[in-house]
Amino acid sequence: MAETSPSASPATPPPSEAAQLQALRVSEQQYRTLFDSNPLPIWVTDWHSHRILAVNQAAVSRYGYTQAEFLGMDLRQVQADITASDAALHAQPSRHRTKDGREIDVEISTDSLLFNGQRARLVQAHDVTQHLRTEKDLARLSRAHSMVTACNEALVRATSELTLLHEICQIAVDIGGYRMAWVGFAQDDAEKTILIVAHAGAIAEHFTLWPMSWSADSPYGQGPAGRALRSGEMVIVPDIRAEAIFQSWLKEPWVDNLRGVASLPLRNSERAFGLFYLYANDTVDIGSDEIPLLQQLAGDIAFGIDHLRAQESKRASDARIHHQATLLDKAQDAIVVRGMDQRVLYMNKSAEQLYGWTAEEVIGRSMLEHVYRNPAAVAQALQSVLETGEWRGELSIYRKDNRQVEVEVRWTLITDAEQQPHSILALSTDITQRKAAEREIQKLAFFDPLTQLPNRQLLLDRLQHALATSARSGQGGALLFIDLDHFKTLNDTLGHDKGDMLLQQVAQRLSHAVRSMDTVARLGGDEFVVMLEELGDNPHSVAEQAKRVGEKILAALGSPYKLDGHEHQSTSSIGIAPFGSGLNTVGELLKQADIAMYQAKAAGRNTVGFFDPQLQAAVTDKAALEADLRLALEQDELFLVYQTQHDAQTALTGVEALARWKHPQRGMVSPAAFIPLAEETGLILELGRQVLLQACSLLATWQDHSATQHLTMAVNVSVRQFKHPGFVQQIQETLALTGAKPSQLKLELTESLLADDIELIIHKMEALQAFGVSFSLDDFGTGYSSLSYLKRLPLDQLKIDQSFVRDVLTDPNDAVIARTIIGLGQSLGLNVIAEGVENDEQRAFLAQHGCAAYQGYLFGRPIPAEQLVQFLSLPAAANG
Ligand SMILES: Nc1nc2c(ncn2[C@@H]2O[C@H](COP(=O)(O)O[C@H]3[C@@H](O)[C@H](n4cnc5c(=O)[nH]c(N)nc54)O[C@@H]3COP(=O)(O)O)[C@@H](O)[C@H]2O)c(=O)[nH]1
Repeated sequence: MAETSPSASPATPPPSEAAQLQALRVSEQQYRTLFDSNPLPIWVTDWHSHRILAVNQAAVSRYGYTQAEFLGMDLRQVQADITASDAALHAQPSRHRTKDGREIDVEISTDSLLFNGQRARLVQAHDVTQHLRTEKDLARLSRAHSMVTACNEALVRATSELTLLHEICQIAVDIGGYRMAWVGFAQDDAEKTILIVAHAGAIAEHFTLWPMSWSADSPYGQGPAGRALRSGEMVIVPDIRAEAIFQSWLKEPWVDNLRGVASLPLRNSERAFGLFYLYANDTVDIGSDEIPLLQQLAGDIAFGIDHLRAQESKRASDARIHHQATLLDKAQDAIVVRGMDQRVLYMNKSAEQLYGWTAEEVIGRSMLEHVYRNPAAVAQALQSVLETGEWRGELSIYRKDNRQVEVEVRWTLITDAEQQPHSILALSTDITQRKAAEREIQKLAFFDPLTQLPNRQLLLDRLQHALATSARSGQGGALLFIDLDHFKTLNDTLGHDKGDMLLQQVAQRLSHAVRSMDTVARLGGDEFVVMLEELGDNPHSVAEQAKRVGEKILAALGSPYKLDGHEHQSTSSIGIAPFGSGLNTVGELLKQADIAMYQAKAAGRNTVGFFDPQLQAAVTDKAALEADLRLALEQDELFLVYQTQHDAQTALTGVEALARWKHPQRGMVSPAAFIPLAEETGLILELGRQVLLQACSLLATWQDHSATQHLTMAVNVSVRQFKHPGFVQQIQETLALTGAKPSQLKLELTESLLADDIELIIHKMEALQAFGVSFSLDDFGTGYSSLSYLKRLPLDQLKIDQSFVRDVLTDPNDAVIARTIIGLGQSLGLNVIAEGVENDEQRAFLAQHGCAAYQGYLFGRPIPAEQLVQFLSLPAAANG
């Protein structure tokens, strides 16, 4: 078979032909044996056609063809790629296909030889499949290692999730040698889609448009991606061409040269939330040693994502906290966050201002014992926070400088993710000013500004409460109504300043005279009330104790006062209304005490009087009379009577108009009853208006008659009426309306009018005087008229009160007073008229002392307008 043969020795005789043939046969046999026993497949092929001329046993057993089959083939037929060129036959390395289709990698060595005389090739195939595979595996493993390392480096450097994922995909392609890589996340939408967020490598763009799902029910969820996400396990598809699920996809024009797939789930503690998906060109034959690497990589990527997300969330939360902290610092409320051990965790700027401590000073420490000094209240508040999650209230806190501040507080319990108490958020608002304002308002609303005693409102509240308590406990009490005697006189004579001083001292003495549990209140003016509680359950003993306190008060208020250097003596009258029966209302009780006080006054002042039910009846009657008077004024039930006035020669000079009220049931009601009532209730304004109108109407009728046109009409004007701001205008309008002559109208004012605001009174009188109206000072001598005032008043007449006239003949005092008034009138240039002159003796006495005008029963009683008309001999119509 071999072209070369051993050379013959010249010394040895040439062998015989048979021997030579035999030797050749043996040699050929030996070569054949050598050829067949060679463990490497060997072929002898025709130099040109590659037809197989000889084949050894190793080729037969390795390639699966029989020797006979081989001898009918040419060597190109064992090429894996039968279309390859002839040159490829001897390429290094090369790939052969066995009869059963297996491909093997071979290294070819060739040699030329003469075979049966023709030029041939000796082709020897060295199977390197395993060697190459090992090499490839090692290379892939090395690439996988490099990829994992590079990925880990990227993970360490990473600051952004998306950048990291892109980088990892790129590493998988560039270093890992994969054709394409992507990272996608499982969406929790209805379709359970997989969203590709990063990718690298060829055709990735197309891939992102391919629908994918991790739903077991979706046709798009059946691939390696969906399966890996659902199972949480890595899915390897060695060759996608062998998988039915890929068949339609493989038809896409952009899917080229893809073979193996590795779908690596990215897991966190809860679930597989994403995928790292790798495509290889060739079949991915992931070795058992590579799987842990890829799994580790997937784990690292998942961890990296988690970590970055946590960082991002922390960054966001830090930013939020920073933002919130900035906002909190801007908040006006003081905000402090305390841990459950009460150590301060956070404090905003307002809190620093409120507490006087800086955050630095208190963070990590407990402020409670410094700030709140009422441990019981704090413990209660904390208990409430723990039980209900919140506590609101008002507390006093102490600042670092020990200054006390009142705050409105809201504590809220903050719980952690496990709903366990974590901290307490304390919001505090400084309400010191508001509280002070509230106290001031409270004081103004419930306390008398002059004496600082409770006012009427507060007294009524307390009395209401006391009555309710007394009704429950059976313990009686008493209300003491205290009125200073002649306080008005002090006010008028020494002035309001001194009056105020007296009231303040009275308030102090009253407060000292009673127990701290009792209430001392000022109702207004010189009226005070003391409310005594818990005096016992026996009405007699209650009354006795109340009387004792009343007498103590009388004594306390009776000792001299020092009023700015001026010594003043004052007494008081006290009315006592006991309570405890549970029947009285607050209003009734106060009225009873008031009545009792009036009783005490009536009894001569400086005394204590108990409430008398008869007096209450009088009060009730008074209220009924007031209602009737109101009605009477509405229904014009009031009318005028006229009493004549005369000069020294008894000639008629005018009349005084006097109001009369004929009540349908009561009959004639005395002016002495209804005039003071009208004054007290304000009804005098309407009454005065009606009187003035009637009187002026009559007066107007006199102008046309010579017998009457000189006569004056005297009209009584009450204090309240005169003081009314519209009084001057009312007079002017009435005169204008009726047509009466101002010069014939004489307004009778009472002395009490002059008690205060004298300047205004003078001003008003002057205004009316300028208008032509004249004035008479009524009831002169009964009140207090300062001479200096009298001189300034634009008066025309003084009227001696009938009380002096009545006993002028029998009472020397009255006689002196009458004479003095007459003398005073003369010295002031004023006309003096005496009223209540009932007999000639009185008139004579008065005349003797210079009185030149009279009014009284001696001349005539007050008569209705009709009679006056007759008396004046006027036509009947002239009756006003
Ligand atoms: N503001 C107003 N006051 C009025 C008005 N009408 C009356 N009054 C005042 O009521 C008081 C009581 O008045 P009256 O009962 O009318 O008594 C007057 C006379 O009737 C009475 N008088 C007159 N002469 C005698 C007499 O000789 N003896 C005697 N016992 N009484 C007599 O004197 C009263 C006169 O009052 P006056 O001159 O005004 O002082 C009384 O104060 C009236 O002022 C009214 O419309 N408005």
